[in-house]
Amino acid sequence: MSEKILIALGGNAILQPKQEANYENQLNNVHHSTEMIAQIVKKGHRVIITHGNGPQVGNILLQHEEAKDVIPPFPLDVCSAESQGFIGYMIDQALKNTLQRMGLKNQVVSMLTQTQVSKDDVAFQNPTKPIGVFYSEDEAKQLADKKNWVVKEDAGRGWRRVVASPKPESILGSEVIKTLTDANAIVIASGGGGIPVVKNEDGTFQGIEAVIDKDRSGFKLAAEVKADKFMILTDVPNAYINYGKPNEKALGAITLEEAKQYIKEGHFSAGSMAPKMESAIKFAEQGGKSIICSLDQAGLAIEEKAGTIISK
Ligand SMILES: Nc1ncnc2c1ncn2[C@@H]1O[C@H](COP(=O)(O)OP(=O)(O)O)[C@@H](O)[C@H]1O
Ligand SMILES: NC(=O)OP(=O)(O)O
Repeated sequence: MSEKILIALGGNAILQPKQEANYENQLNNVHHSTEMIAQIVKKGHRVIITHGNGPQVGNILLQHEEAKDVIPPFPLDVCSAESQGFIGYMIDQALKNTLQRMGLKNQVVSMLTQTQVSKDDVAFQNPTKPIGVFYSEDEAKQLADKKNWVVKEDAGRGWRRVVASPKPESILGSEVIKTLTDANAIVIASGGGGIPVVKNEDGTFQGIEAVIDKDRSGFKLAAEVKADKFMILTDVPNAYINYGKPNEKALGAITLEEAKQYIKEGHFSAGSMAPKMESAIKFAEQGGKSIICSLDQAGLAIEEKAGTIISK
């Protein structure tokens, strides 16, 4: 049966923490990701792709800041647009090439997407979204003093700069994304959670400096395009309870109630697995099926033979 599937590609699918952030590495990783996505397209499903941008938007911001004596730096929402542009370009090109090699004729289009947030979101008072490269604790604290950054430890992987991450309220242009997907095009949209914008009282929009969580926006987009499945592809095969402990256990097919109970018990780290589980739960609450799995098991997980699967 052909289904409409929103695929959220994790940051690791584009750049792994220990890799140099050059263009070739990112393009190679994206090529591998598109091979996995093409397996799903080949099964006849309609696909919408969203992606992370944490490392990339942080690096772009740093490039702007480092060049400030020569060229005035751009605000963070514009850096987000830049990251969406270049990652969308890589995925679009890699996927077109992969589909062509496989003899598949789907059109691929990458849409620069804005996501509406509230300027009153409490997230603006408490930055939590890690961006850019990893530092040692000492380095990060020195940079925080020198450059007025907020830095935090990121899920046991090192220290990073953090920025505000407001909740997405709606994905601008999601009707067009739905129309294109329903016409069997593969749409890359809402990358990096979408460019954060706020709506003014007169109805106009303007950018705001933040980075939205792509899994939270992924849920919004999945709901707005009426997807059947919301698939979060990351670098672990499942969500786990007691993660990293001797009694760790991979979660397979679970109910909404079980998922909510595990969240309550604090099994998932903020800023990594917690937003994935929360977004997966919200989608399942609306009657859809959510899947969290590794990139390499995407083909199996779509047949419900791998990954963590949450449904009503
Ligand atoms: N309970 C958990 N189960 C699985 N992974 C977890 C859990 N808690 C934290 N994690 C971490 O979440 C990471 C995936 O989240 P993240 O790095 O944000 O992914 P991505 O960039 O692919 O979206 C895993 O590499 C793992 O270290
Ligand atoms: N915007 C966002 O959530 O990016 P990452 O998934 O790369 O952190």
